[in-house]
Parts: sequence; structure tokens; C-alpha cells
Amino acid sequence: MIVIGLTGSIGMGKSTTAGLFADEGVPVNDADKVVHELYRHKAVKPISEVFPDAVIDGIVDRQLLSRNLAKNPANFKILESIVHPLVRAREQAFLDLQRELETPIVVLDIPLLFETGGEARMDKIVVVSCAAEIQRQRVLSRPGMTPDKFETILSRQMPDAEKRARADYVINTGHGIDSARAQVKSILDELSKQAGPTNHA
Ligand SMILES: CC(C)(COP(=O)(O)OP(=O)(O)OC[C@H]1O[C@@H](n2cnc3c(N)ncnc32)[C@H](O)[C@@H]1O)[C@@H](O)C(=O)NCCC(=O)NCCS
Ligand SMILES: Nc1ncnc2c1ncn2[C@@H]1O[C@H](COP(=O)(O)OP(=O)(O)OP(=O)(O)O)[C@@H](O)[C@H]1O
Repeated sequence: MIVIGLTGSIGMGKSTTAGLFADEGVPVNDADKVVHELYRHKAVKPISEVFPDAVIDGIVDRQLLSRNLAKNPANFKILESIVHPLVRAREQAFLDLQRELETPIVVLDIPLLFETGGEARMDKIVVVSCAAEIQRQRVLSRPGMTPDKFETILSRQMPDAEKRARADYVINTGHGIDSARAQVKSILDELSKQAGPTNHA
């Protein structure tokens, strides 16, 4: 099984591009989605012990958590020490299942792939990227996003140029969906040849 790590800085188009891989029949494990799910179940108790104000009606409220983190960026470390091991366990369960199913190619969508030392677990790394100005416009147009929050998150991420330099493939998401889809297909065509006779489609 070929494990593709899909990453990129905030707003560069990870989720959208993950959807394009899924359209081609490739199973995707989305770390952000896993986090959001954990905030409704398994992570609630450990987070409520450290950030009691961020839990409402038995669910971790991401807006409240974000506000806390904006005021105290040092809390990111504490939060990550709770969340990342749980995310990793879900990733392992996903990989175990796909191996059992003999899936030829899978995608792990991991925002902090490089920052958390995930490189070694991947066979190939795909980085999504676009011009910084487009990235900024995309992120600031989201509800609840502020320039401060954007800067805080960016400062916790490896710079885009460094990510691109470490990638096996870079997908430019600045030229629209059709262009990104063509780039995804071309990567899968190349990797399918390496994965053997079972085609991904
Ligand atoms: C900070 C939180 C509350 C913001 O929630 P929100 O709904 O606004 O955003 P969402 O979860 O969709 O994340 C959006 C993007 O922010 C970036 N981001 C998220 N967490 C982090 C982090 N710890 N460090 C750097 N960037 C991050 C990523 O690019 C991510 O794709 C949330 O992202 C969170 O709980 N993060 C901690 C867990 C984590 O490290 N997740 C990253 C993937 S494992
Ligand atoms: N190839 C593309 N062409 C045009 N717009 C795109 C493309 N890829 C992504 N976008 C747009 O960019 C925005 C951000 O995309 P997306 O949510 O996929 O990014 P992300 O990297 O997952 O973000 P985050 O890091 O916050 O989770 C969305 O509005 C999306 O529609």
C-alpha cells in the first residue's frame, strides 16, 4: 500500500484536494475531521480537565478554544499533547483497516505533517500551495477568522516554501479546481504504476 501524506499551510486547499483524491476512489483520513470528532467524544474529558471553559454541553467548543489560544498561544502545546496522540491512534486504525482491505493507495490529510515529524511514516508527500495573497484572502474570508488568529496559526506552521522543498509533489491550487483535479490524476497515474496491477479507480 502506498501512503500519501497530504499537507499544506492553512487555507492552501488540503480539504478540497483531499476531496479530489476521494473522487478518484482513494480512501482519505482527514486529521482535522478526526480532531473535530474527538472534540465531541474521546477528547472531551481530558480537555475539560485543562480548559474547563472551552467545554459546553459536553462538547469542546472550537471557537472558545480558539479564543483561549489567541490569548495564550503557549496553551497550543498543552492542547496538542492531548490531541495528537489520539489523532495518531485513529490514523493507525485507518491504515490497519485499509491494509486489510488491500487498498493500493491511501491519503492521510495532515495539516501538521512536517511539524509533528510525520514525514517518515509516508511513502510520498504531496504539498498543496498557492500564492500567499490568495491564501490570505481565502482564510480571512472565513467566518470567525481574524488577522490575529491567522497570524498565530501561521506562526505555528512551517513556512510554505520549506514544505514545498520537502515535497515529492506540489499541487498548485491557485488555478482553480479543474487544474487541481488534473494534477491529482497525474500523481495517481504515476503512483498506480508503482502500486502494481490493482488500479485505484
Ligand atoms: C485551533 C482550533 C481550535 C481551531 O479550530 P477551527 O475550527 O477554527 O479550525 P480547524 O480545526 O478547521 O483548523 C484549521 C486549520 O488550522 C491549522 N491548525 C489547527 N491546529 C493547529 C495547530 N495546533 N498548529 C498549527 N496550525 C493548526 C491547520 O492548518 C488546520 O487545517 C483547532 O484547529 C484545534 O483544536 N487545533 C489543535 C489540534 C491540532 O493540532 N490540529 C491539527 C491537526 S492534528
Ligand atoms: N484548486 C482550487 N481552486 C479554487 N479554489 C480552491 C482550490 N482549492 C481550495 N480552494 C478554496 O480555498 C479555500 C480553502 O480550501 P480548503 O478548506 O480546502 O483549505 P485547507 O488547506 O483544508 O484549509 P485549513 O488549513 O484551514 O483546513 C476554500 O474556499 C476552497 O474552496
